[in-house]
Amino acid sequence: MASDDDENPFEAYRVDVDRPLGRLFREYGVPRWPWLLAGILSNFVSRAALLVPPVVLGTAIDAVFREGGASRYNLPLVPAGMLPNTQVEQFWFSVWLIVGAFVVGTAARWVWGVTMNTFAHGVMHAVRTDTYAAMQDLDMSFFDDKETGEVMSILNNDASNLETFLDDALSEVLRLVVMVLGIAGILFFYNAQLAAVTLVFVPLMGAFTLWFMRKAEPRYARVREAVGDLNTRLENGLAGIQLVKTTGTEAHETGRVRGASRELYDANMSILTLSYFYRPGMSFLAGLSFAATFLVGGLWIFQGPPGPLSGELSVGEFVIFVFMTQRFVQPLSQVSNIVDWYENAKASGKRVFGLMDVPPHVTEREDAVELADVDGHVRYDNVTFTYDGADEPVLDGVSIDAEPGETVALVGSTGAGKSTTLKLLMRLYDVDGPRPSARQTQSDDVDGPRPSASQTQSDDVDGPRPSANQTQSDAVNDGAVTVDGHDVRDVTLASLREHVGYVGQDSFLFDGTIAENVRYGRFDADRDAVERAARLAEAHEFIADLSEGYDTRVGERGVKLSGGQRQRLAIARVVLQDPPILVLDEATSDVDTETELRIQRSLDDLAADRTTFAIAHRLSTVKDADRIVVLEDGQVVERGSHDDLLAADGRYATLWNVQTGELDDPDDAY
Ligand SMILES: Nc1ncnc2c1ncn2[C@@H]1O[C@H](COP(=O)(O)OP(=O)(O)OP(=O)(O)O)[C@@H](O)[C@H]1O
Repeated sequence: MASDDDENPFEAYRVDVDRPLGRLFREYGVPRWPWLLAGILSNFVSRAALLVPPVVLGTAIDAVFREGGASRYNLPLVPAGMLPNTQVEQFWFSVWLIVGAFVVGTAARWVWGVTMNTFAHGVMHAVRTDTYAAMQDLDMSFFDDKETGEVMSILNNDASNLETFLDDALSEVLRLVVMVLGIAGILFFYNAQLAAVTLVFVPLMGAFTLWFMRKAEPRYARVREAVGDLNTRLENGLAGIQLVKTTGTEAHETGRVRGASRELYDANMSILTLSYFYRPGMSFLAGLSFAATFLVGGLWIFQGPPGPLSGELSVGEFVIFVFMTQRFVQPLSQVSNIVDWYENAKASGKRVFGLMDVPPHVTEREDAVELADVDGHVRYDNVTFTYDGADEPVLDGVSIDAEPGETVALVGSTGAGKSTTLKLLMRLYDVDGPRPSARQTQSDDVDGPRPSASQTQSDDVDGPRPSANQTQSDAVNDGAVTVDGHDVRDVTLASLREHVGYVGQDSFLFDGTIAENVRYGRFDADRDAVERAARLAEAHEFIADLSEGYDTRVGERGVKLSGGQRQRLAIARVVLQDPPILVLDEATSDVDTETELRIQRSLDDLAADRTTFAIAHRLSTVKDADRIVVLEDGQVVERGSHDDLLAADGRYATLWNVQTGELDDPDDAY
């Protein structure tokens, strides 16, 4: 089954969303109340205007078109003193009333369209924007769970369901209320007994509708889930199209989409199966109401009041009943559509607010300070970190101290935790353990002098640290990453990330021009600055060779460029950012050896006066780092300079010997 609630990280928040449509009105409708009020009033007027002609016609039949009937000219809501007395006057009065009703109705219809559309689209604009902003604040762990298709479906399909509800359903509900109440009032005004016959079916229709809503509600939720799952599947298939093609798994993927689509089909059919009873059932009841009115009213005219009924019914009143019942039947048959829109919107509202309600864990504290004038002293103090849902920590008591301007290389086998370590610096995730108060974090600065770099890392300089345990004894704080003594959880996210430049393994580019991508984040940089950055990143040459140079579009995710070209643009972007701290996560993994050497040269220049963390599998690119930290299974197993680590003949020496070809099999080292 496509919907698996246990795996859906939004589900927990979704079920807690109480009365989503009420919340939609409270939070987004109330601030736009003038539009809503004008919409409701104009809708009311335009619908009420439609009731005027049949009433006038029925009255005219009894009064104007019948000899001696002038005294019967009697209209609801119009004071008797205002009514004309002669039949000619009454005729013209009727004509003007009908024309006036059409003119007013048309004008009100126009106002209603403008105001309700402005209201509905204004609300949806705000909801979409807020949902997107909330989505951006979600923790990385949400995106790790590959919920992008689900999020897209919330932003697109669910938002447009709410729009339909506000635009169409609201108008229909108003129409229903005006018509049912207005018509019921008019019918009772003319003949309460016949009105009772006409309206006796309304409670039946109401009960039938309640039955349908109760049955349909869970099925609508299932449809919304299935739409989300199908979108996720489609999005995944498109994003991975290259893998699909190269592995020849088109049939497999089509099968998976078929499965998700089938679930949507089944979910839709489960509602339609109910609708097959509900819609015709409503039409039938509405038809019965009309037939009963016609039958009882007709008999009344022919042979006097049937059965227990009593009193008089004129032909004009009968005409009013026939016309009115028809006008009344039509909105009633729309109830099924309203219910459809309502249930859909309710399910979508839960999904939209469910997303908005997910509390991000990586948040700014209220008294977060701006990180400014950064020297670039970065410390990891006994950091432990566990990914959401994982049993074991991926980092266990990691301590690293990088002095301003130093280059620290992280090496170790794949999965050792190198990238994770650096993600904690940018707060893509937060370290395990309680968040210390701002005062606590700084306590080492306040209570006593912070151990100097030479104290903390003295053994790094002198020789490789023999064990990770010893490293941990140096830790000042428990589980914190600090920049210039500030716990990263105590500073504003924007100021932190502004001071850290990141080039990752996946050099993402937005669809746009080369210049726009280099400028991303430094939007005010001029063309000269962009070009200078590109030159430094060894990217200028290939850009100049492109047909439109810096104005060449890179395609979605930069597909029109090679991996190495994308990586160089990512480096150029960081050059332009000019941050005091650099994070290079295999920044040159996608380029050939010659380009790598050239980029390495420019990265070395870039890193010269900045604190730099570099992850590289090719150890030759990091052997000149000020210090090299070797991670294995989430723990620091060695640290020191290249020469120290070689001399220590430990893990690093083995990796180095394998890479330089001195050792064929890493297992030989043990
Ligand atoms: N988003 C994630 N959610 C859960 N586990 C993750 C996530 N990212 C990484 N891991 C796990 O954490 C461990 C460390 O991953 P990390 O990417 O930090 O290693 P690495 O040393 O950078 O590896 P590589 O050299 O291959 O890039 C791995 O076991 C990985 O499976």
